[in-house]
Amino acid sequence: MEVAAGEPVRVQTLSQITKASRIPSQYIQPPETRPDPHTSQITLPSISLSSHRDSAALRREIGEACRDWGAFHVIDHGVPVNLLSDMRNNGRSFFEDKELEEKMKYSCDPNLPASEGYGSRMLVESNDTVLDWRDYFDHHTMPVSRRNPSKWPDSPSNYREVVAEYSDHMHALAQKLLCLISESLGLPSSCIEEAAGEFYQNITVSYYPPCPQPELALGLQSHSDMGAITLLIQDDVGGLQVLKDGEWVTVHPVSDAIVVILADQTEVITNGQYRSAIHRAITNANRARLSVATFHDPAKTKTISPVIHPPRYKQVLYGDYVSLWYTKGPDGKRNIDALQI
Ligand SMILES: O=C(O)CCC(=O)C(=O)O
Ligand SMILES: [Fe+2]
Repeated sequence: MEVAAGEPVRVQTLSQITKASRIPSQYIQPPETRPDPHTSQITLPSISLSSHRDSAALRREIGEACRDWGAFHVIDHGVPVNLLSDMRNNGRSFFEDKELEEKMKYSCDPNLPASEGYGSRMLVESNDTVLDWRDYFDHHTMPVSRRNPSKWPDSPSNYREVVAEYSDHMHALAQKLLCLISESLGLPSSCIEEAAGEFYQNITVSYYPPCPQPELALGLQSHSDMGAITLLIQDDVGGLQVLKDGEWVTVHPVSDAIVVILADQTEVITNGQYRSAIHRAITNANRARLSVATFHDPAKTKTISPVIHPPRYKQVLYGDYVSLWYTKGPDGKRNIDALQI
């Protein structure tokens, strides 16, 4: 089976028609990138942000997790757990309770990178990319002037309110974490945030429908996130994998915890002291999986450079970095590795 070029395909529709059979050829990964069914499940380092903690110990744990993994869980993070479940439930309701026709009213512009709304194919100029077994809904949430709730689903009745509240909480948590990450390197608290400038925040709900051949496909191909820091929540299905010492490991989902993922601009700013995490998502034969990723990125007009000397990365205009990423595709860390001096 082939998917015709140019059609606004949604994976959820394919999943319904291909039930118990085969996936279209464009979704079949080459043997070297197919998921290994024997991958081990690990628990990421879990760090409590409780205000009762000794701050030196907290900075030490953050430093170790950033250096060893580039990704970790935070607990006692202060974000109301009901808000996390409302965000997941509302996201799921968009994908599962609305008819395709209704969902298509929110379709993103397939010709624009990172366009807001409902989509599937990540925009990469080359046509030979293997497609991800994923649909998504992207919300533009910060700066607040980018918020246009009329582009977000209007049901359940609290959908838009929940997104706005979730955005505010994730923004505050991202700021707090970047302060701790700066301090863990002996830098002034505001150092990384100042080097990144005002945050552009996008919230992407990813929906991975059941995949009849999970051993052949990926929900989301291997990549590191482009911006500064990503905060991710997921459901109990599991499927996020992180590359650790050259091996893929599956992150055991921890309910109410938030996954922190260091992204490429934090690697540049910290001059490679902390590297961005390479990650991907696998699919599941029986259950649909949902995750919500909140990206915090610099403005396109911001030039990013290392704050530690001598620099090991070339400075880069963030807008140029994004264009390159969308032209070439993610392919692990190829784009950031090209900046190394
Ligand atoms: O669904 C996941 O667990 C990963 C999502 C992700 O990495 C992304 O949206 O950039
Ligand atoms: Fe990601």
